[in-house]
Amino acid sequence: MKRKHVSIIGVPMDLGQMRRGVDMGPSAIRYGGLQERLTNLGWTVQDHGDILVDMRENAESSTAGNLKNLSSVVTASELLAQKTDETIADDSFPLVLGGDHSIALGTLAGVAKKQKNLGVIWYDAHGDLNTADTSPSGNIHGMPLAASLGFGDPALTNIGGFSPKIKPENVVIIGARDLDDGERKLIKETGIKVFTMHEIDRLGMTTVMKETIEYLRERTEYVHLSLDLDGLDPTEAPGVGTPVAGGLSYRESHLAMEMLEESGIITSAEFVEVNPILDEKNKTGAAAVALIASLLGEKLL
Ligand SMILES: NC(=[NH2+])NCCC[C@H](N)C(=O)O
Ligand SMILES: [Mn+2]
Ligand SMILES: [Mn+2]
Repeated sequence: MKRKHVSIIGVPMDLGQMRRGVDMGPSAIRYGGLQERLTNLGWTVQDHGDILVDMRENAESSTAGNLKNLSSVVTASELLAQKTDETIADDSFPLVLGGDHSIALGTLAGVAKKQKNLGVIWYDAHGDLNTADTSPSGNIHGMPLAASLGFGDPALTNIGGFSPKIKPENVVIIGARDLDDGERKLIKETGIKVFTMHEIDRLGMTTVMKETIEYLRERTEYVHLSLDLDGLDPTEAPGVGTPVAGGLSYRESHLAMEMLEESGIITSAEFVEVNPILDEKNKTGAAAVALIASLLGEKLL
């Protein structure tokens, strides 16, 4: 990593989906010993606390069309965008803790404001490439990658006051195994690079990460990692709201983080969808902490 300072930003967001409890994700990750772990790696860590997110009771009236809790998600995203932008201006590494994956709207708005031609690694069982027109659920956590690419409702695509945040050729999705019809169509139309579980099984994680790193290095200067814990197999990360069988193992995920660290390409990151209510003794929160540590330089030996 290029930076020595890391800024932790919590986003207790649960309005992008319907399962309660994912708003406690940032706490679960903090309780898992994140700050100490990073301090031991030589980082100076500043915890900026949590972004203000509206209470669900207030937010529920704000649904527009097929976009649940739209105005409250937008408000929190704007706050997060501003905070992330400030972190980058301070030359600190933004580490955003979710919260559901709708928070990527704000993170990417903040990161892409100065970092033009941003690359993104989307580590996830899902594509999160729906728009209001294609979403089977109306849940905004299934839409942030599409919105960041400029597809969907202007209320989502224009967060931070500009669109798009990223280009399709700068995106790599890793771990996909549950894609909706509209998402498949968008992937085919835009040519986004996707390593589904099929390619990962065939090639192995080492090759997948090598190709991902080479691909992004050729195209971009900055790379954001957006890691949804449901990219991991539910047996190893049970505390997520939309689990999908047949996922990435704990070790494969560590290997991915270790290779990213070695490459030095990652310049910001977020870890999302940890839901302590659905978890088993903070197993998923602890996995998030361990993966963050690997991404930021922790070694086995
Ligand atoms: N970030 C997530 N866990 N997204 C799950 C999305 C599930 C489904 N594709 C939807 O649009 O509702
Ligand atoms: Mn997911
Ligand atoms: Mn996701």
